[in-house]
Amino acid sequence: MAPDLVSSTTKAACLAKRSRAYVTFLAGNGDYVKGVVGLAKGLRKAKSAYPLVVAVLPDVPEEHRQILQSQGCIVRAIEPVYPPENQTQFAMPYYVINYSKLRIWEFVEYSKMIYLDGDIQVYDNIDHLFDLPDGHFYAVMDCFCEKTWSHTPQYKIGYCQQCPEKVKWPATMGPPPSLYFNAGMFVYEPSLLTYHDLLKAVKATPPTPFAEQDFLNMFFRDIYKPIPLVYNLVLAMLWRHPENVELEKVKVVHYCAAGSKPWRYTGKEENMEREDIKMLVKKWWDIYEDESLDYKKTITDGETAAEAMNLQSFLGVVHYITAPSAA
Ligand SMILES: O=c1ccn([C@@H]2O[C@H](COP(=O)(O)OP(=O)(O)O)[C@@H](O)[C@H]2O)c(=O)[nH]1
Ligand SMILES: OC[C@H]1O[C@H](O[C@@H]2[C@@H](O)[C@H](O)[C@@H](O)[C@H](O)[C@@H]2O)[C@H](O)[C@@H](O)[C@H]1O
Ligand SMILES: [Mn+2]
Repeated sequence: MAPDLVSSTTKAACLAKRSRAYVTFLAGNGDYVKGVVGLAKGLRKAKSAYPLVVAVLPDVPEEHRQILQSQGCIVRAIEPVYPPENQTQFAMPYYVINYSKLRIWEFVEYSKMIYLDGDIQVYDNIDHLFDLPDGHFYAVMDCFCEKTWSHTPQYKIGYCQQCPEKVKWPATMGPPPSLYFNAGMFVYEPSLLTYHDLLKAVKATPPTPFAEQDFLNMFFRDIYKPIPLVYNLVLAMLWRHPENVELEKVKVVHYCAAGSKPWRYTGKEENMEREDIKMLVKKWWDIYEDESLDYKKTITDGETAAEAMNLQSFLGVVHYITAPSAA
């Protein structure tokens, strides 16, 4: 019987350390995997203390999963979640797959997680968000001014929660809409109870243009707490509400505006020729191409290769361990 190389205190420490993680979502065999690799390297550059879990749908090829594991990600397979059949027109046809994000509530080996879209980059350490009080859903408020919102009453009257005094919500239209968050980034607590309530509710909720984002806003409306936009700069804010943005203080950038995905950037779409957009796209590429940010499993001081292998396999994350130098 091989000696138990990992002491119970190490195991306890690992279990305790594993209670928090970042999580993102990957679907398809296309180029979003580049977004997730960029995110993994960005979190490393920001010296985050927690791992990045990637929830992958069945259509993510093995090769992409290997790439993510070689970048230190914890790859978790999930099954799709489909909304009820409906004739709804999603703001983007592919939004239908985004309901699968709901599977991350099942990751109860973690007590607190920060969800980040694959088209997000973290430029400063945001680990302190894990210390926000439990029992709430934290996310950044969205903006209603882009054409993607033209189906809504607020767009039609020019109302936006980012500047509620500019065009006031008319009392004749009832109470103003509840505060609405962008679902590209949020702080939440995985829970099987919440997970089952979410899946039950999604089956009974007709889909709407912003798919799971609308659904999550409805589901968490009573416990939603806005956090500052430095934690999720929706790029449209730069031209819709520049007065609300201090770009030098922004910690997290969300490349969600049409044409802004850095790995597909051509500069041709509206607003994409802006100097700040070009700077942010370059900033993303500088991290993506920085080989010093690639994941390297090194043997920590005093740890033997066997211990490291055993510890890694215990953590359920097998990395390619560089052999200790002969010297
Ligand atoms: O083909 C796709 C489309 C979306 N996504 C994932 O779903 C998230 C939400 O989609 P997207 O960011 O494109 O929506 P947006 O924020 O631009 O509205 C992405 O960030 C990815 O994590 C994916 O993996 N593959
Ligand atoms: O499936 C619905 C998506 O809805 C959101 O994207 C939208 C939203 O932010 C709009 O306000 C913007 O106008 C638009 O550009 C942007 O794509 C989330 O970022 C994404 O994660 C996902 O939930
Ligand atoms: Mn996004």
